Amino acid sequence: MQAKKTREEVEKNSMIDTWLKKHCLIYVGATRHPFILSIRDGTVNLSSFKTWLGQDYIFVRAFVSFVASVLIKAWKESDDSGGDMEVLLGGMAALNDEIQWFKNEASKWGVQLSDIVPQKANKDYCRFLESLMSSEVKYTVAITAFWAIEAVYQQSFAHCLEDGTNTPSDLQATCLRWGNDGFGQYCHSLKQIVNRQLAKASDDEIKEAEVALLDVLEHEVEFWNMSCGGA
Ligand SMILES: Cc1ncc(CNC=O)c(N)n1
Repeated sequence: MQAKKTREEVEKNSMIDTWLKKHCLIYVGATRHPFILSIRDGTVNLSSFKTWLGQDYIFVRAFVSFVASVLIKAWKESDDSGGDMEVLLGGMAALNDEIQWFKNEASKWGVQLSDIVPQKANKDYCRFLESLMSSEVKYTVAITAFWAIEAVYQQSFAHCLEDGTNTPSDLQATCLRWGNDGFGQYCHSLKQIVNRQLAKASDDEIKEAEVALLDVLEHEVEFWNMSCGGA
């Protein structure tokens, strides 16, 4: 017979879900932002969309470096029973496509990527990513942030693809990039890795991971706010 799990083990098993309930307001703020809702109801301002596109291209280039640093931590710190490296490598391969997609999309919308100057919210977010790249930061903390960054986009853009929405047809492809089922599956795999890591983490690491999750959610809200500003 399987040994009964202690209460502590049960809680750690679904740590992410516990945190999302606890921080529900900021999570909803990040995944149901007015910018996303405006795409969903078709009232999106095209200049806001172009601002988002140019700024996100810059962000994604920093994000690739961050993912590389998470991969290094996985190799050094995880026992990799869950195939973490394959999941992360799949994420990097998708980012390779994504960078090309941003270039194509930018030329379609007449956005000159070489002219884009990163705005404050973007610079702050990239600086936060850089802080997580330090070898001092544990794999558990970095992978928690990584999952949250991907999950916010997955949840946001999938919301624009639900039945009965009014998403403009020329923005469907953008929503599908992060809202498709494959990306949802990938986020689910990341979440399982995070929950597994948290289940064996020290109390200090767990606290740091929770703070990293909150930091990501705040940066995501600021990033959407910046796009809405439409500069
Ligand atoms: C600001 C931000 N957050 C999350 C993502 C999604 N990850 C990779 O594309 C993104 N592109 N931009």
